[in-house]
Amino acid sequence: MARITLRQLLDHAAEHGYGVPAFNINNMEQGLAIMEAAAAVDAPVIIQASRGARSYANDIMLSKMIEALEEMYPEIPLCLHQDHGNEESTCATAIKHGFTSVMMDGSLKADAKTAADYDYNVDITRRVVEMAHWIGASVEGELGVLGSLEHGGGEQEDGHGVEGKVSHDQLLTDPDQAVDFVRSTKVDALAIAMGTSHGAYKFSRKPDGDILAMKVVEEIHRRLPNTHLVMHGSSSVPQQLQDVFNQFGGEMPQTWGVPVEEIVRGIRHGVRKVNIDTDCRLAMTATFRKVASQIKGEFDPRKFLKPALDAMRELCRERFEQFGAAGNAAGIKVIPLAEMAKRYRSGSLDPRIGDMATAAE
Ligand SMILES: O=C(CO)COP(=O)(O)O
Ligand SMILES: O=C[C@H](O)COP(=O)(O)O
Ligand SMILES: [Zn+2]
Ligand SMILES: [Zn+2]
Repeated sequence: MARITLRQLLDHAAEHGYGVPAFNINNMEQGLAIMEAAAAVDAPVIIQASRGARSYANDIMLSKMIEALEEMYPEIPLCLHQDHGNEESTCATAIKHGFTSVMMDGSLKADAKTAADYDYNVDITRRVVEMAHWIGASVEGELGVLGSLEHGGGEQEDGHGVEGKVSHDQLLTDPDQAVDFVRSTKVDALAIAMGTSHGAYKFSRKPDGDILAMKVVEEIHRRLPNTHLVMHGSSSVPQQLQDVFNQFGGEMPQTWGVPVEEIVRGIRHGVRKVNIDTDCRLAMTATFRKVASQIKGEFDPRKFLKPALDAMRELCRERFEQFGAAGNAAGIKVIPLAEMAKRYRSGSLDPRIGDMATAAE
């Protein structure tokens, strides 16, 4: 069995200079697609479940499914992560169901719609970190608000995200504040805002530095070279998938996602976890459309789900390879939660904030 914490996995990724895609799941086919891809290229895995996924699939179903995947692929280190935890209880119940990592997204209030102030974020994140570290689980925090630098709007596409307009400043993580945030909360990973948003409609043109501020990633990495950075909203929304979706009756207006080369640039500057949901959704639903339109009499769901699984597996395999995660599973020996807890207690996993941060303050 190879249930790994986010912290151990990202420490390995940092040491070896790669990034790990974190794929969202809601059902069995998505879980199988990710694990088949990982096994094909020997990549460690982060599977994440949103609050929506947990209520869609039910916590019991989800946790048994992950146990099954673990048993089927014992050689693949598997981190189960809570995506966008909104309050303490979401994180606590996730850990109870076998999640080895949680995101406490204190950039928003518990309603997941209202931008929170800095003190609220530090306070709630620090409390979740204390609780999680007692048992060895990892915590990702978020500083800055996800949303579009093109129109200043938050993102409500998947029902999660700030409502209304927010200032340009709020949409870009402040590097000085990032140093203070990591020091004050002791998070294991830090999600930052640099112009990405969730869903398919991120950019109305191929993004340049004005609307996708990779410079912010570089600046934060310069101040916090030992902190694992997380990019949310990092689907690339491949043109080829948009084309299949539209060719078979879909109506997706032309859109642009985060180019893979920009993510790879981020990985060179401390990005270790890359969140991808939309691309997996699109790979599957474009396939559903294709089957439905090509074989009009088909009514066996497996005839839709199997090719959809295949399409998602190919997408995942590509990302494992592009981010450099491929080939790294075999080199990881999983540290049990209890041992991680001991290390937290000893202080040996405290954030290492170096001279660069102090010099810049
Ligand atoms: O950030 C994400 C989940 O937390 C997913 O982002 P995408 O919508 O770009 O796939
Ligand atoms: O928020 C990020 C993911 O895309 C999850 O979306 P969801 O809340 O619709 O499951
Ligand atoms: Zn979202
Ligand atoms: Zn996200």
